Amino acid sequence: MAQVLCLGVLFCAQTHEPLKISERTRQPNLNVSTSRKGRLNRLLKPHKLNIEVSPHRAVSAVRLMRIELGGAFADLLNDKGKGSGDNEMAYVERTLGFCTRELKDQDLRLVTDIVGGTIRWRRYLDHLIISLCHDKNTYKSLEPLLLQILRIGFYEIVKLNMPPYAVVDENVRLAKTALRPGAGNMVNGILRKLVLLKEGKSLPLPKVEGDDRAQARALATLYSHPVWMVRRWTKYLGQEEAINLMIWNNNDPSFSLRANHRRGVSRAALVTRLNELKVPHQISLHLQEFVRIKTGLQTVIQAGLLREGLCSVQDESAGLVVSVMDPQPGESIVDCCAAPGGKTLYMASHLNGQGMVFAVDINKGRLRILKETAKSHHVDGVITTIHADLRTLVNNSPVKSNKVLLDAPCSGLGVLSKRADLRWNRKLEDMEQLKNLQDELLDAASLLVNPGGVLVYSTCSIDPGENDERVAAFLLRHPEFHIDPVDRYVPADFVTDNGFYLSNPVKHSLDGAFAARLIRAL
Ligand SMILES: C[S@@+](CC[C@H](N)C(=O)[O-])C[C@H]1O[C@@H](n2cnc3c(N)ncnc32)[C@H](O)[C@@H]1O
Repeated sequence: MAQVLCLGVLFCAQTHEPLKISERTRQPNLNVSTSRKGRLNRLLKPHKLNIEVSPHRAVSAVRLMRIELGGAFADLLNDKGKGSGDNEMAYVERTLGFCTRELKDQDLRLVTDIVGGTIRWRRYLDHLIISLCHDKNTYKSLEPLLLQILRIGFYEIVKLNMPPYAVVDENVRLAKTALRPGAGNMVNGILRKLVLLKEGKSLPLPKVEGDDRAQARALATLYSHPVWMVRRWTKYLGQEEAINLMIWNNNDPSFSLRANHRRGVSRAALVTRLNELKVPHQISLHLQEFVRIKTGLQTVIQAGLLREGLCSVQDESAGLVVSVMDPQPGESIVDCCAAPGGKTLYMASHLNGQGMVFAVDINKGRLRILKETAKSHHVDGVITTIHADLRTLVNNSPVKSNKVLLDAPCSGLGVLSKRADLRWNRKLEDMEQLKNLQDELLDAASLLVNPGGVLVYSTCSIDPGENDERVAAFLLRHPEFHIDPVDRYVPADFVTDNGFYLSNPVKHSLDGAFAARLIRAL
């Protein structure tokens, strides 16, 4: 322990109401109480207010454009549940040239559904849009906002089964107001064609037939995933399992909350709070601090439970990786790729104030988030952050630990239901680069393990190339390590034939995650 404590010194550780409108499109009443700077600025500046355009569609269209152009994440929520931006409506005004009325809670839920769903179903929706345009060139020449409006309309009609003619009218109005009358006419024509085809049960969808490639292309469209993922999963899992996985990825994600007992919050207390907030929940079958919720995350966020550190959003699949680590009071643990800190914080809570988790990460910003969260979780006394590239850090380090976690950067193929946009951002080429990085990080992490000590390698991927194959390649390079089967640490249902931990989204209704326990010979 003393040796590991040196690590921090050696490597410069950083110790530890809706607006009142007098007349349509005129300036809103300024007697609106608001604490948010963005909203206040908007009120003080002259602006155009349009109350005919539905706010959730305007916000969804703008958010979708920002996500596609790289300016926002599909899954980030602030404590008002209003997305990653400080003021959603300010983006709308800047992008569209007008704002709408403020979003109500039900609008916010619609924005979340529409943005997440439209992103997930993008390939499927675009296939229908292309089929209903005159030709592919018309589709290719669609301006970004018009394309997003069409995608929203298609998604609302085909996947949300919303009343079709209301959807047509609303999206036509948005296109006319935000773009020009001609754009509205185009949206009208295409959406009406779609409504007729849907009513006649004759949507132009591909058939799964022909050779492997053709079948993969058809499945990729029908279940809206990149072709390379379909081919990879068909190879590893078979077609039926691959389809089930894609269905899982396209469903609304569920979340788990971990009660923070370091803040004196037991799971029973968290359950009482969720009952008060009327958030439906289920007790975790596998981990005693965890509770699952399918809906109501925004309510939890708005109630301040996360901000106050009373609980965290953490998937049980990640909690089970910590079970594989089996952290005990008094231990010194090195967490090699720690930020933003989900596992560090959970491990730290197991230490009961005795011991230390050295949290290493190359990303300073994410490490800062870890430090701040550690404070609100009351575990900052047992966490030391180290901003470093693990690969160079270990070159200078003669120190070792008995427990080292490498939660490696990975494709995230196990968490696609939560990360709606990730499937479109990941490329096949990334897999090779990630595997090389994982090998380098495994080699580096192994240098920190004491004889007899344990190295846990984990990912949030279900891809054998990033999991079993990385461990097998590591063991060939490092015969001084051997596998310690994880059956003593996680339920038998999660243990693979090789003795590794694997959560399977379809089988366990959790994110996909992997962990291997490797012991260094004495
Ligand atoms: C999967 S995330 C870790 C998630 C974290 N363990 C948790 O539970 O919240 C991988 C992390 O590895 C970090 N990383 C990538 N390359 C690294 C390197 N060479 N050295 C240290 N950290 C690195 C990234 O910055 C990222 O935060």
